[in-house]
Amino acid sequence: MIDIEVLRRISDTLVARKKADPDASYVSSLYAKGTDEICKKVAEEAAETIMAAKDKDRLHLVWEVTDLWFHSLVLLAHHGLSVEDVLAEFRRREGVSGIDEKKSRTA
Ligand SMILES: N=c1c2ncn([C@@H]3O[C@H](COP(=O)(O)OP(=O)(O)OP(=O)(O)O)[C@@H](O)[C@H]3O)c2ncn1[C@@H]1O[C@H](COP(=O)(O)O)[C@@H](O)[C@H]1O
Repeated sequence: MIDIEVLRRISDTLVARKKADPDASYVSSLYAKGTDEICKKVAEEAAETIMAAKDKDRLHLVWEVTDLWFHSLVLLAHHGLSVEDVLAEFRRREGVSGIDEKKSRTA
């Protein structure tokens, strides 16, 4: 069984950091910088993920994907969303083949 509780705990922390001091909290400092800067971090982490994959460095790939997920969660929280919203979307898509879904777009 995959432990997704850790994602829920981080989500709670991200909400709590909305009231934190940006000098004492990395997350709060990102909120203070705003959407453009948070998006820049997401893009950086996506690029670093690609580089780790191309280097075939498995441990580094896990670090970078963790950074990417983390900064994506910060972006969601900054917009009043959370991992729960993403999990709900996964549930909605569950069992729908990507190939069938793509075909249905043009039908
Ligand atoms: N999971 C994380 C997490 N993952 C990565 N990071 C930080 O993300 C930052 C950016 O990573 P980079 O690799 O880009 O580091 P960098 O090159 O030094 O950054 P730049 O100078 O380029 O901006 C680093 O400072 C990491 O420490 C995280 N910071 C916080 N968390 C979680 O968020 C919680 C709240 O954090 P604070 O708000 O800082 O208390 C923590 O308790 C953790 O659970």
